[in-house]
Amino acid sequence: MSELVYGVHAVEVLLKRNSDSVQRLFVQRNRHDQRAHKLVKLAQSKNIQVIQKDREELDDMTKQRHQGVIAECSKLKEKQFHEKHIPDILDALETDPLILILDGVTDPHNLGACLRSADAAGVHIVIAPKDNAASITDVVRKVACGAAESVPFIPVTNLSRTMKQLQERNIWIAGTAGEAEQDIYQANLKGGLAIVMGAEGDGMRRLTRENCDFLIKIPMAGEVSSLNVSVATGVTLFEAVRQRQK
Ligand SMILES: C[S@@+](CC[C@H](N)C(=O)[O-])C[C@H]1O[C@@H](n2cnc3c(N)ncnc32)[C@H](O)[C@@H]1O
Repeated sequence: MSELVYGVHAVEVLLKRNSDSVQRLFVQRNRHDQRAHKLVKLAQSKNIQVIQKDREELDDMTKQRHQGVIAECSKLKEKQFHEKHIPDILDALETDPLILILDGVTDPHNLGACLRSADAAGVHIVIAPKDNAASITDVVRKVACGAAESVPFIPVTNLSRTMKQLQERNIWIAGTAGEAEQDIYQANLKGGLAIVMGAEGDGMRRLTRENCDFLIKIPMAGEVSSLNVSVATGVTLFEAVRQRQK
């Protein structure tokens, strides 16, 4: 069964990093801007069929904002990863692992935004529970702007077990919670690290929280008690990146 990836940026990343999965590229007829032209050239260089369609025909293919480009693909990269691949991915790394764990993020826009930030921060794996959490959909791909294809996203059946397996590999697990005592600027976020983000409503589940090695918070100066999970993900990841560069 084929799937659609749409939007200029998401399609460009797909063509660059995962072109084997692209079967056809649909572009809006009479779209003469540079970026669309670049995508057509890129697709043609990889022998991917390019089909011109009217705007209305593209609108019929997806209700999402496609920006005049839709790629039809099979077998996207995130589908190739399974939890049994986690050790192989970690073994292949030449730097300390940086992992993002999303404990029950359910909103596809939040998942897409977390993946986008994870890609930008150089996260090696994003892990999420298989059940009661958002998975990769067309909306997630669009919001992630290509990161759904670039960062391995691995749903796991038993998150506690996976966390223990990471700890056995000397990866520290930092849970995030607004009421943590230590803030992200005081905490040591260097070395092998997995950062856990909680669900939109309830935060981390009790067992997940208990399995963390330590908890960290982003200091909040105003009246609001918490940040959106994708914003908190970006802030925390980039503090870890900053510390690792020192
Ligand atoms: C909207 S918040 C959940 C709020 C929830 N009522 C709670 O008590 O955790 C979703 C997630 O974003 C992260 N988050 C939001 N604000 C944060 C903060 N100030 N410090 C650390 N993490 C935060 C945490 O991972 C949290 O579980």
